[in-house]
Amino acid sequence: MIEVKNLHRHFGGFRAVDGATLEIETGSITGLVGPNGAGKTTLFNVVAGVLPPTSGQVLMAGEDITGLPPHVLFHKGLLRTFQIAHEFASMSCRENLMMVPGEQTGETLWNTWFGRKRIADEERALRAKADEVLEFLTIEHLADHKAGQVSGGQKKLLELGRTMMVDARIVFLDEVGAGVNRTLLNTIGDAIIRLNKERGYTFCMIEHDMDFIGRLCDPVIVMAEGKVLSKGTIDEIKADERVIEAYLGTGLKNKEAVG
Ligand SMILES: Nc1ncnc2c1ncn2[C@@H]1O[C@H](COP(=O)(O)OP(=O)(O)OP(=O)(O)O)[C@@H](O)[C@H]1O
Repeated sequence: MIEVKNLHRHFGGFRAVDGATLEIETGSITGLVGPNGAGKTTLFNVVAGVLPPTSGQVLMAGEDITGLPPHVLFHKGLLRTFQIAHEFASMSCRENLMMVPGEQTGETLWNTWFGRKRIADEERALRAKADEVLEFLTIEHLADHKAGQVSGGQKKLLELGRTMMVDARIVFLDEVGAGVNRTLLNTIGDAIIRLNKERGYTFCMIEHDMDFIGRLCDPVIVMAEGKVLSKGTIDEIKADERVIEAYLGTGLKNKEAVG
């Protein structure tokens, strides 16, 4: 379980995260929603070690992980997906997966000279693992395509795939559904559900698409103005007056009206 306790992250005098307290249960797919500027991404960045907090605490299975850098959290199994970096765009999808840092022998000069056979074995295993991940995500046909040339939705799948190359326990997803067509969105949703059910991944995901959230997430946490406003099932939060009020003008009420 991840526990966020009275977390603050200020930018100058501005309180982007202003005393947020929440829990992400192990084994859940927890949704994080809220109007624009509510502080969701900032909270993610603090939990994932990308930004230091102003104050407050983050615990993982009872261990204080506040402010630990991303690579340390990575080895504890806490990951957030990142867009495929520009410099990896010209590598193939398979190579992008194989690049995810692990305990590769080939990384030191000593091993380069003296462990050729071991490196070859590891490379084969890594390649097999990457192919297995591509197959799981139903994009095995893209193995040799350049990562920079696949569609936006396929890139999102690849980002998800990178978390499968290591032993992820909890994965933070920031708007995996943004700008993705319905068919691919369903594929991404299926992959998330299968990773959760079959491989025990815990997810916490920021998402604006309420249908997508409703299909995947329980519970859903609502943030507004840097704080947690409400938590419940999708139906509970949709019926919560405080949530409707926070979204007024752009949010749930309008979405319900049109959709
Ligand atoms: N580095 C920064 N410096 C100054 N202000 C920032 C910085 N990062 C975020 N903010 C401000 O903090 C507030 C919260 O932003 P954040 O991106 O966390 O919200 P969000 O809930 O993820 O919004 P959205 O749904 O629009 O992505 C915003 O008003 C934003 O302008």
